[in-house]
Amino acid sequence: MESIFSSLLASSLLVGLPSVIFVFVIVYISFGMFKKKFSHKESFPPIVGIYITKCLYSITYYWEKIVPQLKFLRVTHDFIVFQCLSVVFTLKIIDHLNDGPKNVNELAKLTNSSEKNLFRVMRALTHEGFFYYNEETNKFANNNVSKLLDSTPMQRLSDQDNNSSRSGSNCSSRSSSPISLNSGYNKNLKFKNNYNINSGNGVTNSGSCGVGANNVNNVGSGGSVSFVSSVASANSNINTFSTKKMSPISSLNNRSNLTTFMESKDSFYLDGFNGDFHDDDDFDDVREENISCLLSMLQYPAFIESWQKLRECVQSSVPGFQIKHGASFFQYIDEKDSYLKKIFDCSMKQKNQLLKTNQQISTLFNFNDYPVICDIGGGVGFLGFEILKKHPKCSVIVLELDETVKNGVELSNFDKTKRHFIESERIQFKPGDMFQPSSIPRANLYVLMQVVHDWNNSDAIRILSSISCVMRKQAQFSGQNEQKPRLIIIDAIVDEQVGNTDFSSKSVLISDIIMMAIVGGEERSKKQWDFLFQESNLILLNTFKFSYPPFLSIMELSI
Ligand SMILES: C[S@@+](CC[C@H](N)C(=O)[O-])C[C@H]1O[C@@H](n2cnc3c(N)ncnc32)[C@H](O)[C@@H]1O
Repeated sequence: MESIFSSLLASSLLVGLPSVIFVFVIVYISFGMFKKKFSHKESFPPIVGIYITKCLYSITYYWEKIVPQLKFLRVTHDFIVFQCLSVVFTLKIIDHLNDGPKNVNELAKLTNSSEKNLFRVMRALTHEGFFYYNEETNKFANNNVSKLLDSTPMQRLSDQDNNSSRSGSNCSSRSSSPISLNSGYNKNLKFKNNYNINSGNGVTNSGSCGVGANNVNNVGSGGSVSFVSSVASANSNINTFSTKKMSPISSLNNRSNLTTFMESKDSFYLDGFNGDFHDDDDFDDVREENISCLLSMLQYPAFIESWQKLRECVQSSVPGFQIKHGASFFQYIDEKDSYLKKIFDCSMKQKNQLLKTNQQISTLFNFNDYPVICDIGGGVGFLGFEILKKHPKCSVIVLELDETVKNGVELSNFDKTKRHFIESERIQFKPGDMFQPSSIPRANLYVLMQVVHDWNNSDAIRILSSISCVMRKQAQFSGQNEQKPRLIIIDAIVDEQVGNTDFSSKSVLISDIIMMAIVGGEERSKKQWDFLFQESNLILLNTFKFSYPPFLSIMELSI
């Protein structure tokens, strides 16, 4: 016994002692190095903090080398964080919080904002480390980072400038201060349509099939809409980005009607935009992680311009895109900008490839039990084709807007397997409006992949109710042994904890801001999903969580 004990002691000393000495020497040397480096400064920076930051930076750097698309995601992420930051700065949130912690209700009153949208911006920034949030008091407070944005010095400059203008000094040639901190919301903003400003929860629904009877034009926007011809003008700025025509695109020149728009807009293409519109038999041979369409979409003029309206969006609850362009995003791209629509459709495909959604969906959910699957808002059939490849007994109907149906068919023609699926009618692209039960075809399984997050509560309930209504009708007429139709929703479930610093939560909150600014939708928590299901007469049966990204889930529903 004694000998065991002494040999254990000896071996732990042999291994443990040198490790402790090694760590001590490293810390000692580093301490010396940093001391030397920063000894000329008054305050000595906290070594451990610097070390940790450096380590994290190196991990990020090498991780992004292994998974290069993460670099792009980070840049996009930062772009949106920056937009949020400029909103809270313009609304002087930091100055208001200097008087003490406040809940979102107080902040919304002080800044004439929508409580819900302001909360979403503050939540995203809190996750990014810009504010504190106290879960018990539900109050936001400044932290060391947000305090850096205290606008007092700017205010002084502004006051000085105004005074000198009034007193007729040399600077009076400027009619107003260059630093505008005006947070006043233009109440005269008029919308030519009947957009439903209420993005809150106040929707009750009978669940009858009449719910979605409105025309799609009324969804998000409607009536006469005058479109801003900004795309054309802003395109000229973008031309400077353009370097050369990519071969896959120029090789399209003898192809159908894709050619015309490609030719007229090819100056827009960035180097590397060789994603979807490919001339080879199999257009999927492009690197799976290609994100050129995503980048093109995010820097597309109509898209970028919407971010300039983020403050108005936070104050009015109307999406920035709608404020800028007078039409909802989907209406605009379907009716007014077929090029943006193509980029969007391609981006959706690239987004799914990036997140490897297909592989996970087919392992998490058994499609074999459902002979006819209807993918509602299924884009260019990305998920549909994948289901067909893995499940030979299934057939798929993709219900989509007119333009996407055209894109889906046209793009599928470039790929042998996909062409075969279309010719053998195992997949059909059906134009239709998911808000109208009459558009929704009969199927055993309905799929809504990243569709519901595009819509505010009232529209989301209309979509879900119209599907649940069709499911109900189908169940009435089906035989006793026949399985009841099901619905699966593939979307994010947001963690309700505001102060969470988990990286994956951050990206879903950034996506939430994109939804708010562009389409007027939102990423939802479990509670918010439950509310939608209840209002649409749907019962949640199962939830399957993705391993990556962990915020995505498949929610299986029945009537
Ligand atoms: C965010 S995309 C999702 C595409 C695909 N499900 C995916 O995850 O890649 C939303 C889709 O809904 C479609 N959509 C929008 N309004 C629609 C409507 N009223 N009826 C049918 N589809 C619609 C859009 O064309 C778009 O392709």
